[in-house]
Amino acid sequence: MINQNVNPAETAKFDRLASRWWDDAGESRPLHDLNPVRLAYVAERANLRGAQVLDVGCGGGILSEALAAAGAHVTGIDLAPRVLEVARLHLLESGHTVDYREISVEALAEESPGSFDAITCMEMLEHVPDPASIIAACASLLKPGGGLFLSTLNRTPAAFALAIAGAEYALKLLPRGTHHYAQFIRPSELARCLRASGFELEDLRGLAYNPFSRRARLISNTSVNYLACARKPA
Ligand SMILES: C[S@@+](CC[C@H](N)C(=O)[O-])C[C@H]1O[C@@H](n2cnc3c(N)ncnc32)[C@H](O)[C@@H]1O
Repeated sequence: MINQNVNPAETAKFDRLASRWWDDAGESRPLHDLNPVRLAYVAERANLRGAQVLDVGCGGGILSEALAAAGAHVTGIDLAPRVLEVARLHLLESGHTVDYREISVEALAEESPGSFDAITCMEMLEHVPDPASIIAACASLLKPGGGLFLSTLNRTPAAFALAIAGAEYALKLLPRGTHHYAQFIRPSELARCLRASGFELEDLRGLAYNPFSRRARLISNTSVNYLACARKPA
C-alpha cells in the first residue's frame, strides 16, 4: 500500500490560501519574490528545454509555470485540491501548459519510475510528516543523471526569528501557523536523507530574502532558507 505521507491540516491550510495564490501582494508574495532566483538556480544546473520536469508540492504553479516558460514539459503534483484548481485556472490566463495532478509523489513513483530529467521540490519538505520518503520517491522518479532541486528552511534560531517571529508575527507576511519550527530541516539532515536515497549532493546555497525591497539572492550562509541540488548517479 502507498504511504500517503501527508498532513491534511497542512494541505487544508494551503487550500484556504488558494484563491489568492497568484496575488503577488498576498500571502504567496515571498514565493513570487523568490521565484526568479530559484528558477535561475535550476536553469543553471539542468537543461530545461524539452526536459521532462516534475514539480513536487507545486502549489498554485508559480514555479511550474516558470519552468514551462523556460521550455520544459512540466508535471505539477500537489495534494491540496483547491490549490490545484487555481493552478489549472491560471493556465487559461498565462497560456502555459502544465500537467497538474492530485497524486502523492510516492504513488507517482510506483506509477512512472525513471521518467523525469529533473525534479523540483520547493518550500514543501517542511510541511510533510516524512521528508525522507519524498526524497526516496524522487530518486525513483528521476532518470539516471537527473537533478533534484530542493529548497527548505534550516532549523536555527535565525530561521525561527525571520521565518516565524518576523514573517508570521511582526510583518504578518504569512498567516500565523504557516511554519512549525520542529519541521525545519538542517542541511546535514537533508544531506543524510539524500545520501540514503543514493543521491550525490552537488551544491548547497543560502537564499536571502528582503521583504521590504522584495529582492532575493543566493548567499553562502544557509542558516535560514536554502537551496540544494542533488544528482542521481548516471
Ligand atoms: C509553501 S507551498 C510551496 C508551493 C510551491 N512549491 C512553491 O514553492 O511555489 C507548499 C505546498 O506543498 C503542498 N504539500 C504539502 N504536503 C504535500 C504532500 N504530501 N504532497 C504534495 N504536496 C504537498 C501544499 O499543498 C502546498 O501547495
